[in-house]
Amino acid sequence: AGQNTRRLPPAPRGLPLIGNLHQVGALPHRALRALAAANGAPDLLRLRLGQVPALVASSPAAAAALMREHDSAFATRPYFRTAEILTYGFQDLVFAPHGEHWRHVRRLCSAHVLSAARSHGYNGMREREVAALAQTIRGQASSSSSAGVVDVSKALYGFANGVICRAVSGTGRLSREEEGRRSELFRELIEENTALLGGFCVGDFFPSLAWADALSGAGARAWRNFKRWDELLEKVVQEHEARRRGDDNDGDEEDFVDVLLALQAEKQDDGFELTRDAIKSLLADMFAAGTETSFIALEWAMSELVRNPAAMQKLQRELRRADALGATTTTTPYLRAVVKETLRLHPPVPLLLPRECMRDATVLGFHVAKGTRVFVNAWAVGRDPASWGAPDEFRPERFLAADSEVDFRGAHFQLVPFGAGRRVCPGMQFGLATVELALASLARLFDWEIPGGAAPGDLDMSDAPGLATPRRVPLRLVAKPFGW
Ligand code: HEM
Repeated sequence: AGQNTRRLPPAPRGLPLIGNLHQVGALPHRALRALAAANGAPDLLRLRLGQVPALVASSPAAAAALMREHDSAFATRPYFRTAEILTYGFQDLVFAPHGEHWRHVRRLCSAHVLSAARSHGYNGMREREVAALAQTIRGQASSSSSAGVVDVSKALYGFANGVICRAVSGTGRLSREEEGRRSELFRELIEENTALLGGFCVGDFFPSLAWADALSGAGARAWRNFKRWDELLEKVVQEHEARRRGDDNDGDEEDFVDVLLALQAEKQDDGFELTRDAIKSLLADMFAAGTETSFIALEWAMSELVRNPAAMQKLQRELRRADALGATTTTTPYLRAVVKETLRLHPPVPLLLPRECMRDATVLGFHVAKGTRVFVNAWAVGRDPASWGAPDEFRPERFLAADSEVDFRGAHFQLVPFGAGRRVCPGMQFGLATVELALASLARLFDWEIPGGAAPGDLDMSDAPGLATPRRVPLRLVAKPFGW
């Protein structure tokens, strides 16, 4: 068949020049689901974002087609200008002849680092951070200036950031004070990264107008932030090198930097050299990918539990009973179900990370051209009415039913908060362990209420705009220590 007879996915009519950009809105996951429904495109919707052809998958079938059947054709990421600067230019290599090779190595490295993380467990570190979180909450709950109201969002962000800082760069030999300063700096840099990556960059949608970003200052801002990252990461790597040389690292948990330096010391049989920039780029990745996501999952889990007191009480009973029996396990069936249900309703990265079509493909009978930017609407998929009963309701019990084996490890495409296939999140286990441990402590150690005696159903549940979607308004709750 010729070019003209190929069947293309349905597409809404766009405007000259900008195409459908104006229809994506501040909350793209919501706008895109509505747009798909309005255009008779339950599976695949075609868009034009400025000069960039795009495709949106909104159903489990479409998610499976892209991330299982055609995974290898959709395994690359599009080029973003700010991302290139923030990743030490390594994004650029994707387009160079050895791009495929570098991507492979990058995946191997993240897999290596994170599987080391799994075997080392990091549970001691996590438990210390959770204890600090509980301490923060107790302090705020008993402070008269806050009238017992705790800024839960802030406390959870600090916790998630602390866990990643410890896992990436270890506790080292820094004083508690220095450590606090460093965490604060990391936090500032991550926030700036998120703003830059989530922000609108003209050149990302109008490649021929990339010069406009130089005028708007986005490029310069990214460079400034990159330099600060580089300084900090360089210092962290140097500290680790000194420690490796000095042989005085007994008793320290191995962190991501140690794993990468060990990997660098091994001769790679494929001749690839893990350069210093590559190490720093991988570390920056871990920070960017690991902090926000775990924080957002925790924030929504607490929100849903407070909004659904029966679920909270069930969880508390289960955890407190296990605690009273002296159980040492860190997770329980209902806790796991609560986390799954939270990620179904509130995938922290609702459109996953964009992919790019590497070669022409026929997906669900539709032609998709090479170069198309692809979004999987995990948020719409998780609320698909054909797959889920009462799709908008928080019902962790649905995962406890004997016939429900649905899981998010990449085999059930109605639940894809971590993506699937070659690009699945390598930090899934790490993130889940962090979220479960913190949630278990918060539910076990405290009883929670909405300030001012508001009804649970009145809790504002709107999400903030951006690539990742935390709550729009911070979660502020009254915390009462249990059993005190
Ligand atoms: C609840 C927590 C988390 C969620 C919901 C989450 C979600 C995601 C998603 C949706 C993607 C894109 C997948 C795709 O395009 O198909 C991703 C990629 C990634 N995540 Fe996570 N993530 C979480 C925690 C973490 C943690 C803790 C780390 C590291 C410490 C991490 C490291 C990464 C990396 C390195 C990638 C890029 C993989 C690639 O491009 O090949 N994530 N994550």
